[in-house]
Amino acid sequence: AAFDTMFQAAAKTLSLSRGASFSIRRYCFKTPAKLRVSEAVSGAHLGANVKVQGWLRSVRPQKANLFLHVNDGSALQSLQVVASSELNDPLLTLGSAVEVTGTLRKSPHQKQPVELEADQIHVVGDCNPVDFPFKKKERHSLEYIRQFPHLRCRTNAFSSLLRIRSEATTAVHSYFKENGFVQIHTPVITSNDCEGAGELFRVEVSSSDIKFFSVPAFLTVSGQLHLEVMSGAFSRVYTFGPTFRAENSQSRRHLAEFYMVEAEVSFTQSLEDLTKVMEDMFRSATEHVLAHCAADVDLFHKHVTPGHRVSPQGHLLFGVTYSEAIDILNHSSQKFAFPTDWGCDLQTEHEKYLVKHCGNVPVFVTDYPYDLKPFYARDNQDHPKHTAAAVDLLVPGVGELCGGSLREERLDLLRARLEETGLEDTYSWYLDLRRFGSVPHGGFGLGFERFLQCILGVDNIKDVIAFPRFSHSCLL
Ligand SMILES: NC(=O)C[C@H](N)C(=O)O
Repeated sequence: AAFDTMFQAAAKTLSLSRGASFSIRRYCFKTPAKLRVSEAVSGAHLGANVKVQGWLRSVRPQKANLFLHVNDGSALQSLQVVASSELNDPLLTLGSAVEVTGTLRKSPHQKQPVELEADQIHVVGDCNPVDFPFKKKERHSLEYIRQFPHLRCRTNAFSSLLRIRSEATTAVHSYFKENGFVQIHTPVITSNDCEGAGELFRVEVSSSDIKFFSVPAFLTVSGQLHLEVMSGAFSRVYTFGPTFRAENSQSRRHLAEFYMVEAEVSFTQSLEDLTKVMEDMFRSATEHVLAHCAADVDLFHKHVTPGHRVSPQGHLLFGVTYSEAIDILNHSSQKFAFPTDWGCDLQTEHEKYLVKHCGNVPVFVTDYPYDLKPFYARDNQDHPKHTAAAVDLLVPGVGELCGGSLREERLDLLRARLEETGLEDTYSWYLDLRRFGSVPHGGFGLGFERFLQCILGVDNIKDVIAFPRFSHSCLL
């Protein structure tokens, strides 16, 4: 209290004399340092008097002692708390929020070398164990915890997944930063539909008679066209944000709202310039995640039966042209539900077969029929099989992970194609890009959730996103 009075007085004087605001920091002797669980378990604070806050992952009374595990999401590990049974409280149950003060000590247990010897345990928020959907010592399946989108982050498996996802986000940004890309925030609301990229959600004001934008507006299905604008000034750009497709599908691979990583590169010489970026990014992000999240990845794999996990090491990415792919399909003994004639779009069953055929590794399929691709895809001008410089990256277990193309940079060819489809007026601004300093360029989009599915071997896309949105489901 005496110190306090002194500080108050000093602060007052200083702020008056300097005319500046002054904040007082109270120094109290013996105030325990507040630590995150990750710091506490690191071993760097042995002997320190600390305070840790979190949620109980286990409660185990044993003879004269009480053992608790506190987790605050900062790490996979929980901090073991050892207390005398006098500190036990009926409100200390699985899931309750607590604040524990005590001293960090070396623990005799190899598995958790640090434990907190508690002086005080305060229940911040109790948790009724009867209603709480997760039970002691039970390993709940991903399907089970999916029913509780507001609570599943409290489980080991899903909190690991979300930490991995967060690190994978960092990995993607790091890759682009290290390779000289500028990040662009492409708009979420847009008037373009990126021609055939997917079914659109329309944006309207809820009092329906107001036409807010005067033109039809949609949630973005792809930031590609906006990135193309920017690649004409920055050469290498990317965007990484929410993307929306109104696919009426409940499949394991589709979401109505997903995150897409899109990049656009100027001054390309061939499709290989693009596949190189796709491959580099894929490898670098995968390596980064496996290096930084090893413990979380291991834990997560106790909960999924890794089907087709992709490891970045020693993998050759296979490359086949669309025409070669069609040959492979036509020579297979497997019966497909969809046709495999040249000119047909590749369906999931075809993609899966191709990946298997190439030895269960990621496969690039290039040079698709020109007529299958949107107006912006670059014409290979090859005859008689007319193809476009477009590419898909197919991966084990997931199928299409990434799609891209060289863009038609030649004004006359692009204009002719837009005229054919009656889109010349809509895309007059896009034609301008070819009139004012046009350069060969190309880009791609990678589905971030599919990337996570692929590197973690997760079967259902709903298990790699915090709040999945899909047809007939928009919980929370
Ligand atoms: N940026 C891209 O190339 C992605 C492409 N527009 C797609 O939606 O698949």
